[in-house]
Amino acid sequence: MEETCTPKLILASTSPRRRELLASLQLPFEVVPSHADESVQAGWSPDKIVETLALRKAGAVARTIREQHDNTLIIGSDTIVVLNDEVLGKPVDKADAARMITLLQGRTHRVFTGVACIHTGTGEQRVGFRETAVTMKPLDTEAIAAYVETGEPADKAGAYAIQGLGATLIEGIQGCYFNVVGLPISLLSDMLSGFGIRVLRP
Ligand SMILES: Cc1cn([C@H]2C[C@H](O)[C@@H](COP(=O)(O)OP(=O)(O)OP(=O)(O)O)O2)c(=O)[nH]c1=O
Repeated sequence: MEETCTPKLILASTSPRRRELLASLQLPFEVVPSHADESVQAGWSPDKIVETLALRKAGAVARTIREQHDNTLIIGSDTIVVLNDEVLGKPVDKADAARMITLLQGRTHRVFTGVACIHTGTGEQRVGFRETAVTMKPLDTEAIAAYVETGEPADKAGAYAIQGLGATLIEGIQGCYFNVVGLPISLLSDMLSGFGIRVLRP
């Protein structure tokens, strides 16, 4: 019987953006924050980094709830910004945020988000990533300082939020917008359908 039931969904995340994006699929879900180790090895490619961390985040929650929930799908995700070969995570402080925006201004960088789904009952896991190219306008130091002072960069990879005031810094993007915000919902909906969860039902 268990196999035929639609799995319950858990988002393994502390990110309010991810919660909002998952809610846009109009499926019921719960949120369980994941406290996974986010260290990576030197030399890993951006896609390897985001896929590995997405799996770790989902895996950490799967281990804690497996005994209570045997038909549950855990979703984990990780986003990084990559300029040439430099990986930019979240800034540690305002000076670091200003350093990141100074690097990104006037250039095109890539945003990678990995998504992982783990089924607690079968142990089946799927993982994938999307990549979006983002071009930032040229910015002077005053504009950068003013943006950093808004506080918006604090918890964002690359120190900007395309969904917020950071939109004013962006010239254009190529690829999935939702990938930049932290959860590529088109990729996720394809992954969910592999587990029998259909977003659009006939
Ligand atoms: C580039 C960019 C990133 N971000 C966010 C998405 C992610 O929340 C964050 C990258 O950090 P992550 O480590 O991917 O995620 P997180 O720590 O916020 O949440 P989780 O608990 O799921 O690990 O940057 C934006 O909100 N807007 C943007 O434009």
